[in-house]
Amino acid sequence: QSGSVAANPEQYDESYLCPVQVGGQTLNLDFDTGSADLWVFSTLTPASESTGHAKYNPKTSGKAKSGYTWNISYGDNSGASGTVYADKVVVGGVTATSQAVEAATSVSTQFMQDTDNDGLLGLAFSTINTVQPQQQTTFFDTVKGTLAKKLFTVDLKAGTAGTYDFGYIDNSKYSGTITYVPVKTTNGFWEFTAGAATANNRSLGSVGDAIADTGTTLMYLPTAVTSAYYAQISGSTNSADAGGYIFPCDADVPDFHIAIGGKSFTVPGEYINFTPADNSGEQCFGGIQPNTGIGFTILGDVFLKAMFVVFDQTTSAPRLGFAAQ
Ligand SMILES: O=C(CCCl)NNC1=[NH+]CCN1
Repeated sequence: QSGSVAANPEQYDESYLCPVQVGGQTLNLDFDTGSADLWVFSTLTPASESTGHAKYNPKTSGKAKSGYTWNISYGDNSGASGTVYADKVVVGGVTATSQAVEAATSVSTQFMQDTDNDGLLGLAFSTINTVQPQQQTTFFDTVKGTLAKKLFTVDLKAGTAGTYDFGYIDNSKYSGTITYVPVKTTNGFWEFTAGAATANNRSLGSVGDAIADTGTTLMYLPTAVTSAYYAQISGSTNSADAGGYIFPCDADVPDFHIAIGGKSFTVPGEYINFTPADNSGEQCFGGIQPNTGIGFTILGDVFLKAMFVVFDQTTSAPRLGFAAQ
C-alpha cells in the first residue's frame, strides 16, 4: 500500500499537524521523526488538561494492553504519559490494522495549551519507543512490510500545507536530484553527518552530527556556527530574556547554506527571521539557535521546510535523501 497525508502548519509554522484516523476517530497529530511513540489525547486524559483537544475513545474499538504504560519526555522538556491500546490507525489511506495507540492520562502544559495538537505520531526508530513492559513499533515500522517501498517522504512548507507520503517518492515534489547520506541509528534518531555551513559566502564552520527532526520547530546548531551566523546580522544579540538570539525585525537576514553529501542546500533568510520576539514587533526571534544543553544538533522544521527529505529503510542500512523543493 501507499498514501499521502497533508501536513498543516500551525501559526508561525511552530509545528505541522496531520489528520489521522485512530479507531475511526479523526485526530490532528504532530508527526515527529525525533521520537517513536504514537500518543493521543483521550477520554482518559483529565478534562482539566484536555479541554479543546479531540480525544481518542478506546471504548469504541481499542483493545486494552493490560499492564502496559508509557512515559515520554522530549528535548524541549515537554512530556506525557499513560496507558496503551491496540487499534486501527489510518494515515493518508495507509492502514495499520493493529497499532499501539498510547492514550494519555497526563500531559505537560505545552501540550495542554496547544489545542490544535491532539497528540504525536513518532517516526524515529522503534528502539526508542517508551512503552513498558514491551516496547511497541512506530506506525511506519508497523506498516513498513506492506508499503510499496519501505520509505516515507517529508515535504513541509512555509506557511502552507505540505505532505507526508508513505511508500513512494513523488518526483514532482522536488527539484534537481536526491542526495543520499548514511544514517546512524544507535541513538534511535535519523542521525547523519552534515558538512560546512556558509552565509554571505563566509564560512561558519561545520555543522557535523545532526538529527532530522520534524518534531522540533527550529534549527539548533553548534554554538560556533550559530554565533558566526549572527555575527552577520547587525543588531543581533543572544538574549537570555528572549531565550535566544534576536535581531531587529527589519534586519537583512542572510540565507544559510549547508553541505550535505557534498551538495549545498539553502535555507532562505526569511525562514530564519522566525517570529516577533515581543509584542512591539521590533525584535524578531531567530530560526537558528545554539544546541547548548540539548545534546544534539537538530535540523528541525525551519530547515526541513526548505527541503524534500526521503526517510529510507528500503535496505538494511537506513539512509536519508535530501533534495531542494
Ligand atoms: O524531542 C525531540 C528532540 C530529540 Cl533530541 N524532538 N521531538 C519533539 N517532539 C515534541 C517536542 N520535540
